[in-house]
Amino acid sequence: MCAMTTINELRPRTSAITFRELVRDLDVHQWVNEDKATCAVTGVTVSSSDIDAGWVFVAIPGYSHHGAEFAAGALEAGAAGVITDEKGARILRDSGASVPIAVVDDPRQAAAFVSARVVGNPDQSLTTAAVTGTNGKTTTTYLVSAALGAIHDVPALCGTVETRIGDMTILATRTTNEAPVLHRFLACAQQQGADNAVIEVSSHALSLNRVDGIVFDVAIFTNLQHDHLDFYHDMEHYFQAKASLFTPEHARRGIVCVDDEWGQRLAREATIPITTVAALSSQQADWHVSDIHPDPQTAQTVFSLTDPAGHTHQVHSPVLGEVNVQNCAVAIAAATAVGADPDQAVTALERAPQVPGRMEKINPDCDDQPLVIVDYAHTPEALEWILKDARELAGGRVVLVFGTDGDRDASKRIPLAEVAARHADVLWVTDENPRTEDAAAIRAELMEGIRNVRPDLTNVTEVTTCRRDAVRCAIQDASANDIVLITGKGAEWYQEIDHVYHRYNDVPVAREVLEYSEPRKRG
Ligand SMILES: CC(=O)N[C@H]1[C@@H](OP(=O)(O)OP(=O)(O)OC[C@H]2O[C@@H](n3ccc(=O)[nH]c3=O)[C@H](O)[C@@H]2O)O[C@H](CO)[C@@H](O)[C@@H]1O[C@H](C)C(=O)N[C@@H](C)C(=O)N[C@H](CCC(=O)O)C(=O)O
Ligand SMILES: Nc1ncnc2c1ncn2[C@@H]1O[C@H](COP(=O)(O)OP(=O)(O)OP(=O)(O)O)[C@@H](O)[C@H]1O
Repeated sequence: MCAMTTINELRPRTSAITFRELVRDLDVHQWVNEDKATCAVTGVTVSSSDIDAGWVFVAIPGYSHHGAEFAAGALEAGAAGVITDEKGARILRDSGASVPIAVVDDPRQAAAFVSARVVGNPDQSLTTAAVTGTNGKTTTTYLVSAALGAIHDVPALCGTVETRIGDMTILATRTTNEAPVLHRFLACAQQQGADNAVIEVSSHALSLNRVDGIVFDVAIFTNLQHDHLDFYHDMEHYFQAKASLFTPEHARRGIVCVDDEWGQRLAREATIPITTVAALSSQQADWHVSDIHPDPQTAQTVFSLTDPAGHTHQVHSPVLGEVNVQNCAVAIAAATAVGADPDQAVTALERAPQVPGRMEKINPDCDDQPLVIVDYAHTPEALEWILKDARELAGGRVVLVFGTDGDRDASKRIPLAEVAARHADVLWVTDENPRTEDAAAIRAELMEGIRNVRPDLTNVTEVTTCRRDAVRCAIQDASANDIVLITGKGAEWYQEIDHVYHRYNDVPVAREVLEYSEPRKRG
């Protein structure tokens, strides 16, 4: 298992079932080659490039292609049968396929249910949690996993950064994988002895049936903000996608943060039992947070959390920053909802390992260097939150290394730069993933935003060489009581330039610069 590079490569042990048994509960309204439906099946996929002999290929009508166009490749690789819709069946019939073909109305949905069945519905023997929301999904996934340590020994999780089963980790490429891949992950988790699985669930996953066939023990909602409107067109459709997780088909109970109006609405409209959490607002809720403050001694955010029984717990957040109070509070409530004692959930959460690239302190115990933090903030709102948090903790200046992505929402560039100029003392402007855009032109837009707030560009440097240089200059220029924030890339392991993924990660770069920097006095 250790040599695996993607989650697609996970292969749980399965017992063969017949194709007919596999599709037993589907509404199959037409068959092709039904006499072959007794063939043995050991897996399911929706992708011709991720298939083993003996698996069933589900040919999905996609946004750009029909999966049936790729069936020839799947059959060549040994596909035992195909599930598709009428259009797919026509394409396959024309190609003279001789395997059994079951025709259904909605192959995406069918894919999820047969994927669960072929691996024996592993979700039923694990404690499962799903985390959704615009911001905080990844962080909360790690925090729920940690809080479940109060009742479980072996965790599994799956999200934007990585897939983990016990000590095994695989870098992720997506937030929520296709249904067959997710069910294989759950089966491997079960077979490797995991007690629970926490899964990050994107709105796309909900809309495209990727988590169908799993009834999560608990579903968690963090917040809803403007995002993904290219896919949903308006906030109402985006909200409805998220809300679909909070129905009996997908979850037994929900934990909903009611800090924003969408959470309040979700708590009212959900069709499963809901426990509410108010973290950064004074909304009425079952769990509520008070007295949030930074502890400069430990560079931690500390807060009080009152549970539904009225007991108040002191929590030292393992992830710095006010927004993470929201993430911690819902995580503790979620662990409690599936059986943990609240005190033990708090203790377990406080021991959470560092969440990769989320307010990650590179040198937490260092007195003679600036504290260096890597964070994934890449929106103006997220950047403003973390700059304010840094301000509360910094004995000296707040130093920021930042850039912004190419080929992505360019309308945020000026506001992002304005926030940076307003809330940081020293700015180092660099590149993120320019992709196919001209990196200098992206920086020029950021400089324009900075100039709107700081026309004289005091303490602003545009680094025209590379991101590594920006990180080096920022750390070497800072005093021991400054805080250096490096934002935008978080745990990303690459820098994408003109279709080429160059291996790059802010964390080891910052660590190396610190290692070779002279100790310095507090300024
Ligand atoms: C917009 C969107 O989500 N698209 C998804 C959609 O693609 P599609 O309908 O266009 O598929 P298609 O390319 O037309 O192909 C149709 C079928 O042929 C199959 N195929 C295709 C090519 C081939 O060689 N062989 C083959 O079998 C495909 O696997 C697919 O089943 O259905 C495919 C199969 O179900 C998904 O893989 C694909 O996700 C793509 C990869 C994607 O990048 N999605 C992003 C937007 C996404 O889901 N992101 C969220 C995170 C969002 C966030 O930031 O929060 C995520 O969960 O990762
Ligand atoms: N609860 C929250 N509310 C607002 N912002 C948050 C919250 N939690 C984290 N953030 C900010 O958003 C950034 C991304 O956090 P995280 O990766 O946990 O969220 P996500 O929902 O997984 O994001 P993405 O979908 O972009 O991967 C963090 O680095 C932080 O700056």
